Amino acid sequence: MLEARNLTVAFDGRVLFENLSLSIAPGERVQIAAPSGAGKTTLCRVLAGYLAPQAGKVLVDGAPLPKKGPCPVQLIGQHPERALDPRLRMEASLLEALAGQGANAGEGGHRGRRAPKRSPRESLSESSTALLLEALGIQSRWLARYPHELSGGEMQRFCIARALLANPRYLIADEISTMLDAVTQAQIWSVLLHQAAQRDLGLIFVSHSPALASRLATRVILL
Ligand SMILES: Nc1ncnc2c1ncn2[C@@H]1O[C@H](COP(=O)(O)OP(=O)(O)OP(=O)(O)O)[C@@H](O)[C@H]1O
Repeated sequence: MLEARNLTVAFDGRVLFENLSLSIAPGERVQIAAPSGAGKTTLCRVLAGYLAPQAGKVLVDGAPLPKKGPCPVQLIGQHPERALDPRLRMEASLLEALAGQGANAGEGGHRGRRAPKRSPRESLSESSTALLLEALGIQSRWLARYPHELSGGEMQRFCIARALLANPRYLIADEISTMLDAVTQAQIWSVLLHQAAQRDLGLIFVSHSPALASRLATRVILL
């Protein structure tokens, strides 16, 4: 169970939420809904351990999020260009997530870390990983590129792959498909739904698309 207990977050004296508690079970697909500026992204960042709340805590099965190593709550955000290390080729970026080096591989997990010294290149061709990359439409020729040599949608596919390769228990998707065309959006969400079901992941998502939300959500949390 992913639990937020009595969270309080304020910026510049403005309280975004106070004493907010929620829990999400494995297998649930929960939409976080609120007007623009109400704090959806902030809540996602707190749940994934990126932002410490002024009060309250985030627990997975009763334990705080680990300070080191892969985080069981992976966040994929709306800005893949901010999440990927510009110094790493995409192959190294994926290997880093596979090696469990990313505290949070999906969103900005690169901070302060280096590429793995020895690349277990073959691990990317392991069948489950290769199938995941293929399902996400990641082309093998992209692996040698740096993030700036990819489109936003292509980068986002890598962010999703990284988050899943980090083997999360909970996946947070914060408006991840706004920059994608309808066909790519459908492809990516079908992969995410399949992976979530297969791994019994808890999925938390923010979307401004009512059609997507009604298709995905098993529950809605109104902030
Ligand atoms: N680091 C920060 N410092 C100061 N204010 C911040 C910070 N991060 C977010 N805010 C403010 O907190 C509020 C909530 O921001 P947040 O991005 O969480 O909203 P949101 O609900 O995701 O909005 P949107 O739907 O527009 O993406 C906004 O008013 C924003 O300006």
